[in-house]
Amino acid sequence: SFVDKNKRFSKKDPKRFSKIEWPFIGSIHKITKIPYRAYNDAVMSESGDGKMLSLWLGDRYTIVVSDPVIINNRYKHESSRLITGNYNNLLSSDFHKWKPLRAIVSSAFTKSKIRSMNNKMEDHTAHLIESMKDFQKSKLIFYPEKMFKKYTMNVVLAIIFSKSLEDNNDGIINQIILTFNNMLRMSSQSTIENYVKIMKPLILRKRNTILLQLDKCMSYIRDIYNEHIVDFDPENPRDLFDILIVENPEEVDKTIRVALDLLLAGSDTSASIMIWFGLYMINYPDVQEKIANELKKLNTNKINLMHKPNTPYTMAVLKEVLRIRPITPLGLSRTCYEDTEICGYFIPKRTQILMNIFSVHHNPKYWPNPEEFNPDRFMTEESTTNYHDIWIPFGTGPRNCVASNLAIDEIYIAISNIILNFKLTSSTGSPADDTEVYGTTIHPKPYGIHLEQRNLNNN
Ligand code: HEM
Repeated sequence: SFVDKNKRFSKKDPKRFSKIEWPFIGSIHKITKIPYRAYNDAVMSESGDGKMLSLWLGDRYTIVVSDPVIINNRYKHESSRLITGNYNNLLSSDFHKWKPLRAIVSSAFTKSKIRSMNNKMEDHTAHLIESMKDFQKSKLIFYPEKMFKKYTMNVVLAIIFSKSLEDNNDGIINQIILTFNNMLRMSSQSTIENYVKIMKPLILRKRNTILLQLDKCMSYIRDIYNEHIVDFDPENPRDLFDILIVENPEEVDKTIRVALDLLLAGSDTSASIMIWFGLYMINYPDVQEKIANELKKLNTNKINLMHKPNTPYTMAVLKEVLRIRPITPLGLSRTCYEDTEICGYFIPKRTQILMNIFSVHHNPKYWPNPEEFNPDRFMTEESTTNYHDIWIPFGTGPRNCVASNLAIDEIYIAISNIILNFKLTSSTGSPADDTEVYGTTIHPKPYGIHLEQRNLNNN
């Protein structure tokens, strides 16, 4: 025991908490009533590196990580460096740049501030329902992708800088969508050039095209920035851009890149969940009718976010869609900035860490019959308290999705109004294929919906 506990695992073992580990007890005798302070003192001492400590708690070899840099960094590759102007953004910046930015953006996404943005969401939902009603008159097959993407893009544009796709006179928004698609393709986890060094020149080949497209998007957002500072009132921010300008007045480039981050991360993701929702509605008509009945009881012809607490089944269905098809199944890759050991596994520095959200959501230990679409699993009393660690569609920890509340709200308000107004059935008469197509996010194969307007007179 003495020999085992005092040998080194590698040259890069973390600093030891004690000079000598005793047989059987290790360093337990040195642990005070406030162990975290003892660890902190040791790691911050002159011989410590401020990051990690090792010790034996009895027979358990233990690593204490004290530096969030180790776990909160994103994995970097050449494509993301090019796209983000040397990681000068929120999505991929390093801890020290990321932390203050994240604080600003998180404060902008707090529930109270989002509440003031609810009107924008409700307006765009009303617009979506009207467009679907117009479309329904044509009796054509409804392919949801285009309208749902337009809706989520409009919500994000409104919330970030009070714009909408209707302002799209010069096609710049289409340019942004095209650039985003190219950026996502270029930085995807399955792009070989990002991982095989000798393939790096292939990135340089695509570099000029993408930088040119990116330049156009940046200059569009810079124009909006310039418009914003002319008539902006720091006491009454109109949108997220105003909040960023107040908090970050010196850093124009960074503000513009954060706006780009939010556009990139915020439109396709929510739209994909709405598309999956539509698919499960046509495949599970009983579930759809149960939602419709719950919504009818509200006695309204327009659902808003105040209705959310009274529609637990609708929320359970949304959670089940996010469980069974988490649209970013491997999250956004993180990286380990130091050699480390977690759960007994040695993890070398610079390892890319992929969080397999899909696998967590399909683990039969936590989710009986995980392949079965069953919203009732979120209707039990324990489901409201027990699912924090195992239901992680928005990632986990401090670097999780900054806009999860906003995303849930915008999806809820759209899907509940859709089911209140329409009965959705499969355009082919058979269930739609629910196997997923993987990019950075997962989508279903295109499927058609037959839209039938529901009778709201009995409301
Ligand atoms: C259903 C919709 C959405 C899902 C499932 C989703 C999921 C995720 C996931 C899994 C991550 C990585 C988290 C991690 O590393 O632990 C992430 C990060 C992020 N998401 Fe979302 N997201 C959604 C909607 C949105 C929206 C609407 C926005 C903005 C308007 C947004 C902005 C971001 C940003 C900026 C990050 C990076 C956060 C950081 O690095 O600090 N997301 N999202």
